[in-house]
Amino acid sequence: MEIRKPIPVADAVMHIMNHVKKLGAETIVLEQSIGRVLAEPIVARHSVPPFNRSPYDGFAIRAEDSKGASGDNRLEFTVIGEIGAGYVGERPVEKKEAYRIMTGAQIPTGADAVVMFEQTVETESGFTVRKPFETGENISFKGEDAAEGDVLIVEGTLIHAGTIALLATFGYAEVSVYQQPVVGVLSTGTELLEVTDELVPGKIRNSNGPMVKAQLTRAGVPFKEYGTTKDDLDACTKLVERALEETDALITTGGVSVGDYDYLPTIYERLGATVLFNKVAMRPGSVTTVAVLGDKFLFGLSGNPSACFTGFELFARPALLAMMGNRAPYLPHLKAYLAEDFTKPNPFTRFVRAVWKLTENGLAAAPAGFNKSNAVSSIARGNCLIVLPSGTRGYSAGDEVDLLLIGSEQGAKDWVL
Ligand SMILES: Nc1nc2c(c(=O)[nH]1)N[C@H]1C(S)=C(S)[C@@H](COP(=O)(O)OP(=O)(O)OC[C@H]3O[C@@H](n4cnc5c(N)ncnc54)[C@H](O)[C@@H]3O)O[C@H]1N2
Ligand code: MOO
Ligand SMILES: [Mg+2]
Repeated sequence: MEIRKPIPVADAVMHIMNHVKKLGAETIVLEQSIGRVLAEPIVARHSVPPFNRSPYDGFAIRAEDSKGASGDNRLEFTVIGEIGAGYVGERPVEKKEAYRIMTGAQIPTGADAVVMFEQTVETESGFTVRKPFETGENISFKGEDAAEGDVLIVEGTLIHAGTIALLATFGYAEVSVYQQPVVGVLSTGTELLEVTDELVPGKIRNSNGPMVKAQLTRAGVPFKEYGTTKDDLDACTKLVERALEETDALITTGGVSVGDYDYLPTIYERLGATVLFNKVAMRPGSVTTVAVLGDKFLFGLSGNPSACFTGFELFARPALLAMMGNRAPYLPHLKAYLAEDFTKPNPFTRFVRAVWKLTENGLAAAPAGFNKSNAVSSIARGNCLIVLPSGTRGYSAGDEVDLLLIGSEQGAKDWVL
């Protein structure tokens, strides 16, 4: 039997990332751009705000007219009209005059300060103030948010709800984004039943397929469904061949270890694919195998649910995001303290499904229960991975550990572990 040589997790990640080819750009309508990656920077096409405007409901005045105002010396202004948001003043504000003005409305010519309603007492022809106002007081200035020509968001950034607001602000009805890879998902295993099937002896329901598809969806990557296949070498080879013709990457689950029915290694050989690695010094997911055929990726994720989940997040996700041009394809990395002892030795780097929580002592992380490679409950409970480096043991509550966040829309530019 072949003895596989485990490589460090960081090396495995780098082997994959070195093979990534960024896809081309395409132009799509703004409404469909959520979750895509900008193939152009967002440049301020005009100033924001585009004009000086009022941040309050109140009165637009000339600051100099309020000079000397006090509780004992209230100064009066005459209101010459009203400006609601969307309107402009008809004429300049002259001495001791004011426009009634609403939040968001353009400051009329001549005026250079805004008095909030709450700071006034109404009179028959206007209002009085009891304090002087400075030039520029309560004015939201043209360009204070963004100046025309500024590069506000760089190319390679994920478009999220806030990005959509910025694009809309500048009239980007269409936006240039990177194309998305099409990713096939195939679950292998003679033991696999459909979600709708009743359990029968020896069989289990396919949970990896639905999980991986959900992980892809969460990462903003479309998938093509190849269902499940029995552990049959010829049938499985044909399916993988077809899937590779139709996709940019194929994610398989199961069949990558050294068992009699673990056929993926043979299939890679038959296809003439180059195996980048077939053993990683990590747990779970040590058997994760990644191969390439031309520009196409074959992610051979483990059949064990926790290993499959982890393999996707660590290896498939950054590769697919980088194909989509995302400059921050890695899971965000934080430091936290362990909420409980973790005494097991870690011969390989261990990724513990865990739950993070902010406490008065800072960010805490606790293992999310039954944490073996074949665990499914802890992936449901967890919202992060605690990373315990290989060669360590005997962690105590309070020890500082590395944490990788799961499900975060924002990513990290570098792999830091
Ligand atoms: N002699 C050795 N045996 C094993 C080794 C080893 O190094 N030497 N590695 C172990 C490790 S670690 C893992 S992880 C597993 C990996 O196995 P495979 O990736 O080949 O996956 P399978 O054998 O197909 O299945 C493993 C396990 O997962 C269940 N499974 C498979 N697919 C699904 C699915 N879609 N949904 C839910 N559960 C699934 C399957 O029933 C098995 O229980 O190998 C160890 N063995
Ligand atoms: O590859 Mo297995 O998940 O290490 O436990
Ligand atoms: Mg196996």
